[in-house]
Amino acid sequence: MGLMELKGVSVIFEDKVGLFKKRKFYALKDVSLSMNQGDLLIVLGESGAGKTTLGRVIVGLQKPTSGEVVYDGYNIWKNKRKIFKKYRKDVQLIPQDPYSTLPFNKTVEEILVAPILRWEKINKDELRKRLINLLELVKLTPAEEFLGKYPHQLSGGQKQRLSIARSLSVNPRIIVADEPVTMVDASLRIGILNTLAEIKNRLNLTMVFITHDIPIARYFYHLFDKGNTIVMFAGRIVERADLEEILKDPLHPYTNDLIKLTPSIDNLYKEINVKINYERVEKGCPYRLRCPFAMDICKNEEPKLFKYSHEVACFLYGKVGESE
Ligand SMILES: Nc1ncnc2c1ncn2[C@@H]1O[C@H](COP(=O)(O)OP(=O)(O)OP(=O)(O)O)[C@@H](O)[C@H]1O
Repeated sequence: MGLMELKGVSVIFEDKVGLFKKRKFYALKDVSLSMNQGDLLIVLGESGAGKTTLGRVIVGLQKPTSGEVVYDGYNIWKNKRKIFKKYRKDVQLIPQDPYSTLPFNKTVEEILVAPILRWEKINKDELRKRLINLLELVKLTPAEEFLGKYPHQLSGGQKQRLSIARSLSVNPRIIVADEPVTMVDASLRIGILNTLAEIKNRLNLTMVFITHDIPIARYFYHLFDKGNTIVMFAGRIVERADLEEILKDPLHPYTNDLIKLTPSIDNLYKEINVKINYERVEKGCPYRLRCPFAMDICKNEEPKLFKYSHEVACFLYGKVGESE
């Protein structure tokens, strides 16, 4: 049993088709995964793949339509409030956009103190020590100088560091970092990734690292030289293995396309934002409309993840059970 498990989790949302009609779709479909203390899970996929929804499910902000979220052995949506509360403290999100998620009218000190006091009784001296430690951990130093500042007095990179400190303030065991450097100036990204990796190691955190950007995933991965990775498309896990294995030997046609388009991944990202709505398929493989290898079976059946050389959900490699 892992520290955290998702068992067959699906999330169904509705979107508008035309003026009056609504259509249900899977933002996540049948997602299962397991993480132990200290693990790194990298989540790769384009915009709309369901990465943020997955992150929100993992931190308990999104209730699954079906399936189970199990933390420390408890199904968190079926258990006592006390267990859910502890889980919400232990699993924290670093949001994508520090610009909109940090309150503009509060100082760094107020921003960090609020979550701590929500969970703990702590005296003034200890609280101060804790704040200084937190700011040093995220390299906002000299820490004393930052305590009285407001978010607008911080640079983009410093804002994201503060956002990281806020997530760490309640001593979580699991951190979900959702595109943690996407909104940050390119020149500052490496520094923030290095700090995140250092923090992960020092606190032995379990970390879910969400990104659409393969070079960033790769850089982060190489700070540990291991990292289980899932590739997502249309809310499904379409491939799963260690990142280097996926990049060396990508099996799913979508993963291949994602890698091929890497130098211009931001263009792909923009393009897909437009495409994604009419691409949603009702039946069969969700990637079949874009897939150069689509076969008849892909129109009618949805491939499930199965073990080939590593896990993949694609009929090119056979069907579940056929490889055994
Ligand atoms: N609350 C919601 N109601 C309806 N649809 C939603 C909701 N939240 C997300 N979606 C849709 O679900 C799909 C998956 O969204 P999600 O944000 O999880 O994708 P993503 O991979 O994180 O993309 P991005 O990086 O652009 O955020 C998208 O089509 C999105 O528009």
